Amino acid sequence: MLSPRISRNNPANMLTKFAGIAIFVFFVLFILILTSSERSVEKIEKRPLPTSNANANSNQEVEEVSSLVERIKMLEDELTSLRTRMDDSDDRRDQSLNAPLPTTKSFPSVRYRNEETRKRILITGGAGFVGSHLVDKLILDGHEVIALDNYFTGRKKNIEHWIGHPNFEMVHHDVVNPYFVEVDQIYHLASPASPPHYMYNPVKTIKSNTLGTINMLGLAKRVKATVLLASTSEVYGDPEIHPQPETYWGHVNTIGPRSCYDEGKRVAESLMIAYNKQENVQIRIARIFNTFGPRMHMNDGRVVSNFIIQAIQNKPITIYGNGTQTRSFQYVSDLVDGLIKLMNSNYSAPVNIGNPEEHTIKEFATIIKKLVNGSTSEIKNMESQQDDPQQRKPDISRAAKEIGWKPQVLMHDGLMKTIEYFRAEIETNKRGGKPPPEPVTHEGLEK
Ligand SMILES: O=c1ccn([C@@H]2O[C@H](COP(=O)(O)OP(=O)(O)O[C@H]3OC[C@@H](O)[C@H](O)[C@H]3O)[C@@H](O)[C@H]2O)c(=O)[nH]1
Repeated sequence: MLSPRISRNNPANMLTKFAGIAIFVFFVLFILILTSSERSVEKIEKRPLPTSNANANSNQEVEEVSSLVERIKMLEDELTSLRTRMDDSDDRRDQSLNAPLPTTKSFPSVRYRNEETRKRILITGGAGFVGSHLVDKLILDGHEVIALDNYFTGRKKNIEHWIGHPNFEMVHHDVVNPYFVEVDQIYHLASPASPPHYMYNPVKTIKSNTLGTINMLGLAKRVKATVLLASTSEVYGDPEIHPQPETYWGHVNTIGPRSCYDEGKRVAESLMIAYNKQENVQIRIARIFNTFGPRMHMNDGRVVSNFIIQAIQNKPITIYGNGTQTRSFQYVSDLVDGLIKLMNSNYSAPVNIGNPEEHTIKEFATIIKKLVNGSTSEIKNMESQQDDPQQRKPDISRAAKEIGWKPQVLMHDGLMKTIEYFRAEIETNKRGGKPPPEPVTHEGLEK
């Protein structure tokens, strides 16, 4: 289905609009003729019958009547010309509807698959950072993809290169409401993932992860699809075990500012297990660790985009707290490979997908500053964030054993590609006369 904006620009629709305007003008003119002829008849009827005394005025009256008749004639001519124009426009519209669609857009060549190996795949959050990379990979691999997004954090820009491709459909839809479609697989990614974004509307975050997951599981049950949940390392909360294996139950503050996301995802996992047990729905659970790469939003607010944007613009690099907290960052293409491998495995228990290369945030700030060649940014400590996990690193032995996956891209190489992406984005912004991007902080988004 095309996006509403694109269908509004369709030449057929513009012609329909023109025909509508013409009909309206036609109607107004018709009323005008009616009223003016009625008025003239009334005028004539109300006048006293000409007497011998009135002979002097009779010539004038005859003139008036004939001028009115002339006006009516003129209006009739205009009406005929309008009718002809409307007929022409109808013809042109019919022609344009029958004409072949313009073929100016070219697409990357995609693998050919026959009916047996080609799958129909639904991706919720398909216009988002991770979702759009998954769309690319699956279409290139010859599958049919339907992407759903409510555009809260997703952007049409991320998937516009596929719009019009016969194997792709973009649907504006919020997973909080049910959605029905015949598919073989569902990647359920829809949810804001950056802390300032998911904290912005905590109720909505909970709804997306609970109602959204119920809706996708209901759909999977009905059409017998396999459903993969994009869960998160945040289910481990502020972990007391390091690195974190899937067997760790986690340490989450149920009433803290992160709970809308952490608990939302934990309930989503519970729902997956329940539908699997009770309804025999085929499920996959990916616990995704910190991920970065091109197409992260400039206002994403997570550490990678914030630090890179700050370093490129020589603005202070903002560390929340003392920077001793750790994270392990994976490049987006590794994550996408992991998700596809997991989906196509037979493994239904949770699997960590992340890169175990661990750094303190302080180290990470220095790395970014060095990679953004020539950056003169100072490194600045800010107030720490409540419940910020102090250490995080995935144990990925299960992923290696069960789905044969491990990350391939070095953090350094991924960062170089991401820096290049943000440089280009900032440049485009500048050319478009937009103000320089301000990395989003928790407080910033609240305001
Ligand atoms: O400008 C910043 C942004 C972030 N940080 C710090 O950098 C660390 C990482 O923060 P991010 O916001 O990138 O992401 P978090 O690790 O807190 O949460 C993420 O976890 C895994 C995923 O599921 C989600 O993408 C997200 O919730 C935190 O300690 C944070 O306080 C800064 O020091 N400065």
